[in-house]
Amino acid sequence: MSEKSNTPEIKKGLVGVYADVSTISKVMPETNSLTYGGYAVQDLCESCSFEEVAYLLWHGELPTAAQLEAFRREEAAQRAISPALHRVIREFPHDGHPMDAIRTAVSFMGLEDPEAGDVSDAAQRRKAMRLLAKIPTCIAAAHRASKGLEPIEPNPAHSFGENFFNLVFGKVPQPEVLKAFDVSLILYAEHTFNASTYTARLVTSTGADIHGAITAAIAALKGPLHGGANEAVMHMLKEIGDPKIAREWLQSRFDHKALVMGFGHRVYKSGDSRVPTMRKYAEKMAEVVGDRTWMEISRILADEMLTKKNIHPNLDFPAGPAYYLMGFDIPLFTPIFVASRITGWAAHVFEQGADNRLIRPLSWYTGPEQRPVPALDAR
Ligand SMILES: CC(=O)SCCNC(=O)CCNC(=O)[C@H](O)C(C)(C)COP(=O)(O)OP(=O)(O)OC[C@H]1O[C@@H](n2cnc3c(N)ncnc32)[C@H](O)[C@@H]1OP(=O)(O)O
Ligand SMILES: O=C([O-])CC(=O)C(=O)O
Repeated sequence: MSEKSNTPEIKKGLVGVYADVSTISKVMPETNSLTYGGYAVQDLCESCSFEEVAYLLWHGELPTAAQLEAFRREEAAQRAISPALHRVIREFPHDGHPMDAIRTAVSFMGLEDPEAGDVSDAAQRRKAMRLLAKIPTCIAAAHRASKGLEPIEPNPAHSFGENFFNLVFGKVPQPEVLKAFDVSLILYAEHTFNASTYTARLVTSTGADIHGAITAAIAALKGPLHGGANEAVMHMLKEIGDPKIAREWLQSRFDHKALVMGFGHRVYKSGDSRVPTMRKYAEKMAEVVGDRTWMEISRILADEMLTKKNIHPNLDFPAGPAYYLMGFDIPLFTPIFVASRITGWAAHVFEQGADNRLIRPLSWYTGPEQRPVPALDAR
């Protein structure tokens, strides 16, 4: 309490508040590092597939070869979506944002789920696997429908990454592109109590099921201050268009005190642990495509932001151009984040469910004092 006003200390934006314990991942801003289950994320990127990391997040340990094989088989077997959901997706407004489409599709899958209403840990885990498997099918079907194209059937022989490309484009790219995509999925998979993950935990804390938690998490991720920034970054790079005018463009943002998308972070203040790895793979994509424009503009913006504002890029900054160079349309960037972050969100749903207490903070009232209700004709 402050003595003067009696007002308790308000932690606006919950800045610096530890809301619970967690064993899933650890962000260490003092060393710009991040671990999942104790493993450095950059090591996981170099040594593991996205499926291995998904298993780690859900089980706390990396899988053995047999466990990985079983996990892969289970995910691959559940990729198909119902004819009813295909019909619903075809009816979506074609100019809607794919994040709204995937949010609605996940909500619809909650209605259809064979274990709807069962929030036991075992049921939540089976539902999470169904979501992991089906989300790419929904994203790609909605995307293709918006372009007047028929959906592509998932191929169970494909890895998670191969499947995503095949569902969107009808083909699987060269190994360098697949590796860069897999790395992006690993980097996006989990990040402690960020806004969307905390949303999922909050919904779970009421006893609601995982489809509700993930629907709400997708809504939170869409915002431009959170996951939506990867799309905003690419719009910004395209608006600049030419490295020669990048400095001048940035100065005009400073003059207008405007946000520069893909920069800043609530927890990391001296560099996002994931940026060097994602940048390395974005550079590889620029080499593969033979176009360094976006990486060159990015380099100038990052240098200027650091020199003039002491603000570092976050993961969305290199991920945006990486996805663009892989050939994805910009509105698919945040849905790709969903296809990855479902793993982290689900891990937090399991953890919250295992030791639950309803999340319900307090608000300090600053509105009018109590007063009588005037009659309608007296207002
Ligand atoms: C995967 C992810 O979700 S990563 C985040 C993706 N989001 C973005 O890239 C959007 C742009 N960034 C931002 O809006 C912010 O940096 C956030 C939302 C990520 C973090 O916000 P906060 O922790 O509240 O940072 P805060 O607002 O306190 O920033 C400190 C100062 O840096 C400035 N700042 C922070 N980020 C930026 C930015 N991207 N561009 C310009 N100035 C910025 C703020 O204006 C503030 O300045 P002030 O002290 O003069 O008011
Ligand atoms: O941690 C955050 O606040 C945002 C973020 O980087 C993420 O969710 O990956």
